[in-house]
Amino acid sequence: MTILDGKKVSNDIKNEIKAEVDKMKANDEKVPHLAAVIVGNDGASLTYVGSKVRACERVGFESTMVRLSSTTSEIELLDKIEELNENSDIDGFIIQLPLPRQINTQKVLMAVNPDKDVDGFHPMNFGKMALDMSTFIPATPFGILELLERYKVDTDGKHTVIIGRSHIVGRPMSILMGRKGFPGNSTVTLTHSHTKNITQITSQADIIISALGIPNFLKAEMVKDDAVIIDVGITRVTDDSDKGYRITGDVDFENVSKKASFITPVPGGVGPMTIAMLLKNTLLAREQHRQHKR
Ligand SMILES: NC(=O)C1=CN([C@@H]2O[C@H](COP(=O)(O)OP(=O)(O)OC[C@H]3O[C@@H](n4cnc5c(N)ncnc54)[C@H](OP(=O)(O)O)[C@@H]3O)[C@@H](O)[C@H]2O)C=CC1
Ligand SMILES: Nc1nc(=O)c2c([nH]1)NC[C@@H]1CN(c3ccc(C(=O)N[C@@H](CCC(=O)O)C(=O)O)cc3)C=[N+]21
Repeated sequence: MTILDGKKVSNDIKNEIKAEVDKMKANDEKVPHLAAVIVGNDGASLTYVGSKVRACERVGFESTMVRLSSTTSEIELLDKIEELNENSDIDGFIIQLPLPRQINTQKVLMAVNPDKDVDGFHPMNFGKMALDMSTFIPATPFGILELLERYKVDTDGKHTVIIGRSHIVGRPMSILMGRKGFPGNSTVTLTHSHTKNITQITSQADIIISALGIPNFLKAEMVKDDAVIIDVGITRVTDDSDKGYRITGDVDFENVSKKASFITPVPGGVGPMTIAMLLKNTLLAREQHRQHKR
């Protein structure tokens, strides 16, 4: 069994990005600038955005965190997005999800300039992804592809079962694993809360990508020998540590890892990869931005 070490691979990627940024600096070029908008005071969301900002510092990017109150109206958020769209210093930005109830998420995501949409959530970019056109690939799915690629996990002709159909993980993952090429060429089954006999489906999977957010959902009995297990889930459970919580994935790691050929841990698996790939998309946005200005 091999652990897919997202912590290590994400550090490698950050070092590669830092080397690019160092070159930019040596040539007196502008470095990439990422902005993150966060609405409200959700603890987990603030932690993620905090890690994104720290990761920017680590690779030499500029970063801006825009904090708006939980009572922000849709119009106020749309105004902020317009400002970020027009600010030529900003190469890319993300709107941290979920948004408060009074705000229509789809409307907000459509307001982001597709050229700055480093999350890849704008319908234009999502459509391009589905049509194999070059675009920003959502960071979590992108991170999973990168992990599979760097560990040379064979996906060709394999049966990939995805659990969860969210717009940010499950749905794009189902498209990407079925695309031509590597990592892809999989036969994909997308499952969700209406799926019947899920154990019967997961038991036939060569690759399982679990993105639902229920601790210990995926148990050893649901997995065949030598399966590849990707655990996207992140759930905070309270404990008596200093932080007062620990995070756990969707997979019963202790037992499933005994059967798996490859498996991602939580923490230290998909989470750090997500952040590294957001940086990668921001670097890409900077390069495209520079070329368009010439
Ligand atoms: N590591 C990382 O970088 C990231 C981690 N996450 C984590 O991944 C998890 C999923 O998040 P997200 O993708 O946003 O998904 P959502 O929370 O939006 O959706 C969960 C999905 O799971 C499905 N589901 C719920 N219960 C079951 C069940 N019993 N059987 C099968 N499917 C079920 C739902 O089905 P239905 O559609 O029918 O409701 C839905 O499609 C969370 O823990 C989140 O914190 C998310 C993003 C990035
Ligand atoms: N617009 C938008 N884009 C996102 O990419 C996005 C989002 N909204 N909303 C929430 C989800 C969640 N997400 C995570 C990113 C990193 C870790 C991560 O770094 N996890 C660490 C541990 C973190 C901890 O200790 O809490 C790990 O797994 O090792 C987790 C989850 C991005 N998301």
